[in-house]
Amino acid sequence: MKPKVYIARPISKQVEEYIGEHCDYKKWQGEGAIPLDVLMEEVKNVEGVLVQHAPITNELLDQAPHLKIVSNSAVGYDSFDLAAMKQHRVLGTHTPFVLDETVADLAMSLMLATARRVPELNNFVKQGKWNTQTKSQELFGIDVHHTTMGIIGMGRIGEKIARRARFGFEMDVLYNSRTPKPELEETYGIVYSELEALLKKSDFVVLIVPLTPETHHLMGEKQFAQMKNTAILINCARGAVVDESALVRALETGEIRGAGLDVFEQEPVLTDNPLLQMEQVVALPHIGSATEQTRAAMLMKAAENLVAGVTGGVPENVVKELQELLEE
Ligand SMILES: NC(=O)c1ccc[n+]([C@@H]2O[C@H](COP(=O)([O-])OP(=O)(O)OC[C@H]3O[C@@H](n4cnc5c(N)ncnc54)[C@H](O)[C@@H]3O)[C@@H](O)[C@H]2O)c1
Ligand SMILES: O=C(O)[C@H](O)CO
Repeated sequence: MKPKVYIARPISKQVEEYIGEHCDYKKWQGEGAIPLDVLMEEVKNVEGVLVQHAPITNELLDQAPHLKIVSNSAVGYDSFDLAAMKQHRVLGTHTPFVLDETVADLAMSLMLATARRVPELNNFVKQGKWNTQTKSQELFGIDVHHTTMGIIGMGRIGEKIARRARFGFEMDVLYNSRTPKPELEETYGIVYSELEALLKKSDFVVLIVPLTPETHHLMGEKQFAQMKNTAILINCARGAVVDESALVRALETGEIRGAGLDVFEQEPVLTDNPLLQMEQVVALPHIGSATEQTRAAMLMKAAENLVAGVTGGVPENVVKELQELLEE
């Protein structure tokens, strides 16, 4: 008998066929994200579940006595209650590497869009506001090339962003991360910096750290005060890495110039969020990895991890905090 699994997000035909070869599966057929009460019900009798960002809580795990693996079709896994998963001996996997270049491309797009005011000026033209009276200075942005980028989080994606900035835009690149990587300085001239110095020197501050208790509100009032008044914040990590109220104040008072945000503390972002009313903010709906090619690769990787986890194999991408479960 094939192991039972539940697929809690839409998947392609190819991925569905692959899972179907190895598992007896049921899938979420509704619109948008699966409601938590539905997921809670569906996990009761399965050995594996494929999700994207759905919170894996102690309460959910209590309902799922047969569950062996939660395969997350995303690289970030702040949605996992790691302690509860350890306690329930449930493996958690994610999808590293396959999205690095795509997310790095998006970080650069956000930086360019914010610095050169692309969405704002696109609206300006389309709304018929460009006319013979338009003063050219009204359309000015700021340069990106030959400026300084400070990257917070020099992991898989951070490194791809750094290389784009250094070699594509000839920027000076500083970074702050838990573990300095001296080889980056030797090979590419990408320089480790303490956080405060990085914030003081950077024209663009890019966030690409995991959301953890240590990085929650890493950027708050104090950090915005340390940034240049002309600097732009780019957040491609998770919304809660930034204290959004402090960001609103920093933008209102001109403490920083602008922000390019792919992620928000509350998603989908609420329409009354003041950030959405600000011209100097470029806002995107969490699309860092959202290209056809990359999402297909992520889903296939998530499916392979899922199948391995329920068929006695060793999933390739068990998150580091749960790897000890493989040894038991
Ligand atoms: N916007 C999106 O769609 C999108 C897409 C992919 C990833 N992400 C986010 O980006 C994160 C990073 O992805 P990755 O694959 O590069 O991960 P990674 O694990 O390869 O790199 C993370 C880096 O952050 C550093 N770090 C951790 N805690 C830190 C701290 N307190 N201070 C400074 N640095 C710290 C680590 O040392 C590591 O170098 C993911 O966890 C996810 O949340 C968002
Ligand atoms: O963590 C991730 O992979 C992104 O947020 C995309 O889902």
